[in-house]
Amino acid sequence: MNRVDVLMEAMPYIQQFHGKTVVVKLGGHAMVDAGVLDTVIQDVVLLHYVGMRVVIVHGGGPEITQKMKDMGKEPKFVAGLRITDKETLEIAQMVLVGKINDGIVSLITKFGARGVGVSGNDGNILFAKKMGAKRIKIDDLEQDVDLGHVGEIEEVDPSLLECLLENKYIPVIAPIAIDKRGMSLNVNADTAAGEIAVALKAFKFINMSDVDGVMNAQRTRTYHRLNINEAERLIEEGVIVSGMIPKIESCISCLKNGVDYTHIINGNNDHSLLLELFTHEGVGTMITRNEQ
Ligand SMILES: Nc1ncnc2c1ncn2[C@@H]1O[C@H](COP(=O)(O)OP(=O)(O)O)[C@@H](O)[C@H]1O
Ligand SMILES: CC(=O)N[C@@H](CCC(=O)OP(=O)(O)O)C(=O)O
Repeated sequence: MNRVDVLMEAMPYIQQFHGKTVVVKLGGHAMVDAGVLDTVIQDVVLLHYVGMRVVIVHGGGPEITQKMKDMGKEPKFVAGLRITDKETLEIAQMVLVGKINDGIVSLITKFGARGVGVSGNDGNILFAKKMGAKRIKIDDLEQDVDLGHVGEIEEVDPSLLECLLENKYIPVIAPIAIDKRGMSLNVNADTAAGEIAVALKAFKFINMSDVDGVMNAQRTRTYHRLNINEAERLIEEGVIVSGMIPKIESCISCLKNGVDYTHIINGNNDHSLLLELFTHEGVGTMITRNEQ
C-alpha cells in the first residue's frame, strides 16, 4: 500500500472518531521498555490532535512487585489482586503515583500535548470500599483471605476528568481509590479503567498489555473477535486465566453499560494503537456485545 492509501484508509475513522472519548488502559507489562512507552504516548498525542478525547489509566503491577522484592517483601496475589498491607500500599502509591504517572505526563509534554496526572482519589474520581475477604483453597482447606487495603469501586465521579478534557488536557489516572473515611485503597487497574470508561460514556475502551490479544489454549492463535458469550465460555473452559480475567471482565462490564467497542491489544507492537483505530482490519481482539 502506498503512503497516500494509508492516509485515505484512516480518513473515515478520523472523521468518525472526532470528539469521541477513548479510554486507554496501559498495563504494567506494556510499559517495561522505555522505547515502547515512547511510541504509545506518541500515538496518544496524535489521537488527541485529531480531536479524540483521550484518557489514560495506567497499571504498574510488575514495578510494584520489583520494588516490594527490593525492599525484602514477598508479593502475594489472590484472584489476581495484590494482598496489600500498609507498607505495600505505600510502595504501590510511590510507584504508581510518584513514578509511573509522573513519567507518562512528562512523555505527553515531550510529544507536544498537555497531560495532567491524577490518582483516583483526586476529585473523588474513584470512590471505593474495602474489598471483603476472598474465599480460596489452601492445602485443600477453604479459607477466607483478607486482602488488606484493596478497594472495590462503588462510584466514579467523572466531573474532574470532564473538566480536564473540556480544556484539552490528557488526563492520566493512577489506580488508587479513596473510601468514605478518606483512606487510600489499591485497585486493579483494569477494573478502574473499565469503570472510568463507563462513567465517561466512552466510545472505545482499549486495553494494552503484552500479548497480541486473547489467545487459544495452546497460545498459537489470537482471536480477532469474541462476543460476550464466547469470552465467558473461554473463562469457564480455563483458556482465559490469570491477568487476562480482569481485562475481559472489565470489557464485558463496559459493553453492558454503554461503551460501544472494547479491545485488547499488544502495547509492545509498534503503533498498535494507531493500527487498531485507523485501519480496516484493526489489531488484537475486539470483544463485542452478543448482538453486535
Ligand atoms: N487466553 C489468554 N490469552 C492471552 N493471554 C492470557 C490468556 N490467559 C491469560 N493470559 C495472560 O494474561 C497476561 C496479561 O495480564 P497481566 O499480566 O495482568 O498484564 P498487564 O500487566 O499488562 O495488565 C498475559 O501476559 C498472559 O500471560
Ligand atoms: C489490587 C491490585 O492488585 N492492584 C494492582 C494495581 C496495579 C495494576 O493493576 O497494574 P497492572 O495493570 O500492570 O496489572 C497491583 O497492586 O498490582
